Amino acid sequence: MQLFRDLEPLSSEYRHGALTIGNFDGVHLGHARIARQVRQRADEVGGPAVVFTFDPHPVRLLRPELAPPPLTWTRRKVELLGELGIDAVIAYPTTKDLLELTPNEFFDQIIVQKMAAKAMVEGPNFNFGKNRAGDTTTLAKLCNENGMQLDILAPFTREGETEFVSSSRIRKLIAAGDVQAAREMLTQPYRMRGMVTHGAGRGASLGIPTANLEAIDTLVPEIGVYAGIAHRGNAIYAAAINIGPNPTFGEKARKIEVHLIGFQGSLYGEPLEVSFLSRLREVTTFPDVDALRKQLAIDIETTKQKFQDYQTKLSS
Ligand SMILES: Cc1cc2nc3c(=O)[nH]c(=O)nc-3n(C[C@H](O)[C@H](O)[C@H](O)COP(=O)(O)O)c2cc1C
Ligand SMILES: Nc1ncnc2c1ncn2[C@@H]1O[C@H](COP(=O)(O)OP(=O)(O)O)[C@@H](O)[C@H]1O
Repeated sequence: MQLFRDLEPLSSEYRHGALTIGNFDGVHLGHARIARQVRQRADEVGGPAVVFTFDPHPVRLLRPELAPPPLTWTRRKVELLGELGIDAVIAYPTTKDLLELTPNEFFDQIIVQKMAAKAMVEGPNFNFGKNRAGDTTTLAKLCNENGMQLDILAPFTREGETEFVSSSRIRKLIAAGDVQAAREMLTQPYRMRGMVTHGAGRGASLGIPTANLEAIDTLVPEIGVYAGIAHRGNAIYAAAINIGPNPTFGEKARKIEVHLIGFQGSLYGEPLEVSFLSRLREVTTFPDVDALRKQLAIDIETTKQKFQDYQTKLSS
């Protein structure tokens, strides 16, 4: 899997392939279906399977006040799309000039000249070019004129549901703490990353050290206690996560704390990634430290169980 940040020029290995353009935030089940179709069309035309995405999302440039926090950072998106069979992601720097291109100009300059795409795959709500003026009808006409194949896939809806799977729907679930429902719509559990910083130094004396995460660049789930997975390089640990204040100690600031079950050592200054499996409970004010410690022991046991269930499900 390759990540490109420009097209100047795109090596021929990544031209003449099947292409999809989109944000792919979160990489959910709808995105997975598009990616699989791109893979199939790429094989048919004997070229690469390529995703073109704007980085940052155009809304961040045009209407920053409306831009929701993203679900995935670019490298993570690349990993997830790679697992779906995509060969290259172009995370193209969004500029005002680029957003000024009309649909015809965008199609001609980027899709035809730079990428030489032979096939395209999109969802029904695809828009492109200045003011999002181009839609799937415009795209169909342009693909047809250029001898390119085009698939417009129906929006992906899960069995028994009417509302289709979307990044904004998943964002709402995570913001409300329902990481489990979000997980069921994503290709992998929701993941965040941060840098481990110093906290109040109480964790170790409680017998439960917690890595405090800062510099989070994606959406943070609702305040609460969660079961999840910590990813430290290639190693993974079941992780009990606290998002919120420490009311038992009168601390009001929201912190993101991760206890890596079975880990010993220092994590200070390191990057750490955390995936969310399920929400366990609300953050509570305990009458004393002993009561908190007892609850933490229960949280850790529940977390181990959720982690094991997840591993079992993965391997079945
Ligand atoms: C899984 C988990 C659940 C927690 N739940 C609570 C809670 O409900 N109430 C609370 O006051 N603190 C809770 N804590 C936070 C502890 O108070 C905190 O880890 C401790 O004060 C250490 O803070 P420090 O890292 O700044 O030293 C929880 C911590 C973890 C890891
Ligand atoms: N199993 C573990 N989970 C999380 N952090 C751990 C673990 N074992 C050791 N540590 C280290 O201990 C630190 C947390 O200890 P703690 O007493 O809670 O201090 P602080 O308040 O500075 O976070 C972490 O940042 C990490 O470097």
